[in-house]
Order: sequence, then structure tokens, then C-alpha cells
Amino acid sequence: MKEVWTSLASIMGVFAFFQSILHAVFPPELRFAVAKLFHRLFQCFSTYCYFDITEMDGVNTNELYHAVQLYLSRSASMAASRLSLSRGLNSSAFTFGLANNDRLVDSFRGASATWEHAVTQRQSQTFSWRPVPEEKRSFTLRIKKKDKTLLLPAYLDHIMETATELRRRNQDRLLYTNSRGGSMESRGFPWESVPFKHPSTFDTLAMDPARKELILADLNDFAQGKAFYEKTGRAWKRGYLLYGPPGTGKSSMIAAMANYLGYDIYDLELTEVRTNSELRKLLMKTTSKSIIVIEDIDCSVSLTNRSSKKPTPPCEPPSDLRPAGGTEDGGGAASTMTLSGLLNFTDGLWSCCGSERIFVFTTNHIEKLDPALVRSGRMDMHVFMSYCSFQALTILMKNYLGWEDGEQSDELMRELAEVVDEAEITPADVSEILIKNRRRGRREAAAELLEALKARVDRRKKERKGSLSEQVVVEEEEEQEKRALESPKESTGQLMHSCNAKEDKGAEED
Ligand SMILES: Nc1ncnc2c1ncn2[C@@H]1O[C@H](COP(=O)(O)OP(=O)(O)OP(=O)(O)O)[C@@H](O)[C@H]1O
Ligand SMILES: [Mg+2]
Repeated sequence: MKEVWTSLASIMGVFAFFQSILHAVFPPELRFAVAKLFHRLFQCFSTYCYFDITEMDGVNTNELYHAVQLYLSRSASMAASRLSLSRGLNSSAFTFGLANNDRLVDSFRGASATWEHAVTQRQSQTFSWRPVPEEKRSFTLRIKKKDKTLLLPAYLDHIMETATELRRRNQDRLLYTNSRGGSMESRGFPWESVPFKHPSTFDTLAMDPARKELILADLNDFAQGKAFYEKTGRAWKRGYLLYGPPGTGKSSMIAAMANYLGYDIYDLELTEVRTNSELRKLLMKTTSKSIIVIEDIDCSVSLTNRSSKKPTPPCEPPSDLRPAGGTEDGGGAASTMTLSGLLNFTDGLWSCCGSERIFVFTTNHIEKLDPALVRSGRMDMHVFMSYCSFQALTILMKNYLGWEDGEQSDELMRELAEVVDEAEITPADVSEILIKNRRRGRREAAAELLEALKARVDRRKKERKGSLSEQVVVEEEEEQEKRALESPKESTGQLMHSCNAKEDKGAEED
């Protein structure tokens, strides 16, 4: 070991000696040329190649630098020992970064890539109209020469994509509304937005776990389906129709979807939209990775069916020659909003002016919807939000009472399981009962819920009996009418008989 150190020291000494001779004898230009030559020689024999990614590209900021910074922040939090921490504007997440001269090894498609972060002080401030940072920051990427074709540019594309996704996820979600009534703001944007902070998630959503899994799998397939949609020539969008009684969680499901995928929501108020072209403008101003929602589609506006267009009176010019209100999009009047306009909104060529978008319609009355609106391809998945099942009930008890899985096997739960289906109660009503009683303790709150369910079952039974007896009376009357029609003589006789009887009775009274 000692010999190694001695020989190393002697090599360094020789190197220093030659350097001092170089400095004394040769002019700086020559020294620079020699250094360059050495550098080239070193590069020829090295198995690595290096790429510098500086923060500033001239006076412009280098987008790739910030993308790398964000990309590395994912693994930096795990691997590095000293990190820089930051939090961006409008962001609720912290970003980790590599500290000065820290290194991190990443891998892509089986090849490894080493990143080093360098921070140096800027030597002299050159004049610039834009403020230039005092520090010079850069990342150096080191990869093996043999991996160059494998990694470039695919690895850099991957970094850019991941960074964009991370940036989007770190930003707060936004909820947009068109309640401005068609008027635009100063920048010509028809939507108004507020931060979206709805706490609903698929964990808190009370519904049958199997159906929940189905929806989650569908959402995952959609979000990761870029290649599939391209390959099959389909627009990258998906439609969901959520239907069911009020208070069964349709709006909560939309919020859970947005939180799960990290998408913004555009809540389209159809009653505020006057024309098809206005609807199209709204669509054009939505962004990718968003959910476009139309709530209560059956009662938003009265949409005329395409097939029930009135024929043009002979005295009027053909519709396509009329100056205003002429048909467009193959059927919808431009001066009003029509079903045709809405169908084009979800399914026509314009619906593809962005990508990765989900359309969600909700309704309490699916039977009232025009079949054209709910056909598959337009609304790909129909989700029935039903009354509270026992499984949904246990989720709500977990949410509101902190009820654990093991606690659910006792007598009380068995009774709850027996009555919940018959009670036909919405998750909203169950939530209300649990919220009211949550301070009284879990068991008491559950007992209260059981009482409420039993009372509801009794009431429903009575109502059913009442309506049954009403139905019997109606049926009897109908039967009598039928008999009267079938044998008019007999019934006339009966009628006469009853009239005579009445007359007799009246005479007796006189
Ligand atoms: N399936 C559910 N899971 C969890 N909570 C629910 C569920 N359904 C309803 N709730 C609770 O009830 C409230 C109302 O639910 P929500 O607004 O989602 O119902 P909805 O089906 O959209 O009703 P509407 O048809 O009247 O719009 C929510 O704030 C939520 O707390
Ligand atoms: Mg709702």
C-alpha cells in the first residue's frame, strides 16, 4: 500500500513539475490547446459521455433544467443525504432537489444514468434586460457511450413527460364554471375557476366494492390508454352516465374521480348556454386531463330531438340559406342550443380538440333521456348509484364513526344487514343520521341508525299496504266497468234496480 502511495506522489510531482515548466515557458494559448488535446484524448479513452444542462440558456431559462430538477425530486427524497426543499406558487406539495455537487443514479430501460448538480458563483455580471441569477446552476448527465442511442432522446422525453405530470399533480385542482352566462372575461376566457378542494375519494365513497373496482379499473385503463386510443383511431375521451335517486353519491363520485386522476373539473351549466356555437366555444376552452360535467341532464334544458325537427314551411327559404338560426352540425339550430349541438359537443369532431377528457352526465331519471344521448360510444359506462347496501353502510360507518372491520360481526351489524336493503335509504340519509349521533359513541350511533332503518321499513310497509288497498279498489272499479261494458243489459238492469231501490227508499222516507 505504501508503495502505491509513493508512486502516486511521484506521478503527481512529475505532473506538477511539467505544469510549472508549461506555465513558465509556453504562452497561455498554447497551454489551452494542450489542455484541450489532453481532454480530447481522455474523452477518446473514456467509456462515458457527459451532457451539461444549464439553468440558463443564454438569457432564457432552460426548460429542460427545471424538468430534470422536478424529475429527480421524486427519487432524490429517497436516495440523497442532503437536499434542497422548495414549494411553488399555487402548489400544495413540497419539491426536493439535489444539493450542490450531490449525485444521484437513475435507470431507464436497463441503462444507468448518473446525475450531478453543480452550483457556482457567476463570475461577472454582464448587462441584461432580464434579471440573471447570481449563481450558475447546472446538471451533468453521465451515461455510458454504448447506451447513448438507447437513452437519447427517449430518456429526455420521458423526463419532460414525467415532469409535466408531476407539475400538474403538484398544482391545486381547479373547478371551472360557466355561470357568467356566456359573457367572456377580459382575456376572452368563458370559464371562471376556483380551487377545487372536495375531500371525496374512492375510499370514502360508499358503494359496492366490486362496482367500485370496476370503475377504478376503467379509469386506470383510460388514463394509461394513450397508445391504445392512438392505435385504434379513437379520440382519447370517455363518457360516464351516473344515474340514480338523489343523495346516492353521483356528485361525490365525480369529485372522487377528479381527485383520483388529478384532473380539473369543468362544471357545465347548460341553462347558461344559449347557442350551439357558444357550447362549442366553451368546449374549445377546456384543457386536456379534465372532467366535463353536466349535472341533472334531464332537467337542465329541454333538448329537442334531432328526428323531431319541424319540416320547413314551403314559403320559407331552405334552412341552409337562412341568415341566422340556420342549421349547422347536421341538424342543430345555431341560434338555440339543441340536442344535436350537445351530441356534437360530446361526440363530434370538435370534441377531440383536446385529449384525455372525461364527460360525465348525471341524472335522477335515466328513462327521460333521449336514447341518442346515452348510446354507447357517447356514454361508454352507465353507473347506477343505488340506495345504501350493507357494504356501503359499513363504509359510511368507517368514515363517520371510525368503525373497524373486526367490530362488524356482532348482533347489531347482523340486524343492520337484515333491514338496510328493505329500508331503501340513500347514503346521504345514512350519513346524516351518523353525523347527528357521532358524539354519542359508535355503538349508540349504530343503534340509532338501526332504529331509523326499522322505522323506515315499517313506514314503507304501511305505505305499500295503503297503496295496495287503493289498487284493489281501483281494480274492482275497473272490473265493474268492464262487466258493465260486456253485458250492458244486465248492468242496465242493475242500474235500474239501484235507481228503483233509491226511489222506493225516498218514497218510504216521504
Ligand atoms: N355513495 C356515497 N358515499 C359517501 N357519501 C355519500 C354517498 N352518497 C351520498 N353521500 C353523502 O351525501 C351527500 C350528498 O351526496 P351527493 O351530492 O353526491 O348525491 P347526488 O347523488 O349527487 O344527489 P343529487 O342527485 O341530488 O345531485 C354528500 O355530501 C355525501 O356526504
Ligand atoms: Mg349531485
